[in-house]
Amino acid sequence: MKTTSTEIYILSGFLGSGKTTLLTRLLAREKERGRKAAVLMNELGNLSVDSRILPQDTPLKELLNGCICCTIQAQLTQQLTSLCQQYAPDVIYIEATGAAHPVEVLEACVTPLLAKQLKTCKIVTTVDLPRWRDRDRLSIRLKRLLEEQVRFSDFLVINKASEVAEEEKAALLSDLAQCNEQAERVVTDFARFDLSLLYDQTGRQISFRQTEAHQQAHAADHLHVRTFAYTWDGPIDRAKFAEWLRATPDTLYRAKGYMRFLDNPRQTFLFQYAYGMPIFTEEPFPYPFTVVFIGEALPEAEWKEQLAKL
Ligand SMILES: Nc1nc2c(ncn2[C@@H]2O[C@H](COP(=O)(O)OP(=O)(O)OP(=O)(O)O)[C@@H](O)[C@H]2O)c(=O)[nH]1
Repeated sequence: MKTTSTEIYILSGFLGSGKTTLLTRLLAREKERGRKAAVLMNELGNLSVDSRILPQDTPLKELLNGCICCTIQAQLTQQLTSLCQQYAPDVIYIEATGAAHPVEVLEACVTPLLAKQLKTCKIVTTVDLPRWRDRDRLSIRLKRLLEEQVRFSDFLVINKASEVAEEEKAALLSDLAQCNEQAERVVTDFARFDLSLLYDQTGRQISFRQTEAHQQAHAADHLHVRTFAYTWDGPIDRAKFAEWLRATPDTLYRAKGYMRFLDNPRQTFLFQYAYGMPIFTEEPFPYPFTVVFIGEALPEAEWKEQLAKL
């Protein structure tokens, strides 16, 4: 195993808050700096959309179909160790699912197997500012998770800032500062900020707040976030889908996947949906038309029937 040190950055933040957007920028910067970066991704559901968005040459390990929690912490540690052994990276970015507690991820990094070679381990949290404003609409458990993702962060990327009215912003920012006075904070859109700020700060030593971390690790236990995937055989009606999406409840937190529409049947689209905002981007690869839905108490059977009729 490599003897020089590796930095770890845990990208935490609620579903759809901008972790992958930030990660893409960070990887581009690492390339410029000539550092070797590796990525460990954990997605809810068995379809990894985010990993396809990353540069092809990035050493990558994925943990699909589960949230980082007690049951897969051991796998995460194993994947981290194996990334270090195989690639000896200067830096590892861990993108946790938006339903993960950052401390649980941190715990998985605090392993004797890696202790000697880890230089720093920092939690970077992306905050979806409109979602933060409206967090009372979430279930109690998810609201608490959102607050703990902020509270346990070393660096807060306050994202989607333009989506919030200027007059509301000051109060929200002060709210965030109160929730975590120590973290560095940047206010931005699409994670466009001076990335050197992230590395300039002294990172958390690996044992930092470990005891506290341990006590908090189960705070997000028994979240009811569930996921299901739906695959269409072919193109569907765009307007009907938009209408269907508009009628979905607030408890659909996130959806992503690939789709085609009858009005342009040869073009595959990457579909992203976070907090009421659908985004479609043209996708050059004809991936299967599968979309993953993530939320609480989603009526899976009923929705599958409706989706089949679009
Ligand atoms: N309007 C707006 N959209 C954004 C911003 N940042 C990211 N997005 C969009 O929000 C969606 C979710 O962004 P991602 O970066 O995939 O979020 P994520 O946190 O990785 O999502 P999960 O991994 O599913 O939890 C994408 O469609 C992004 O393009 C922003 O600052 N403003």
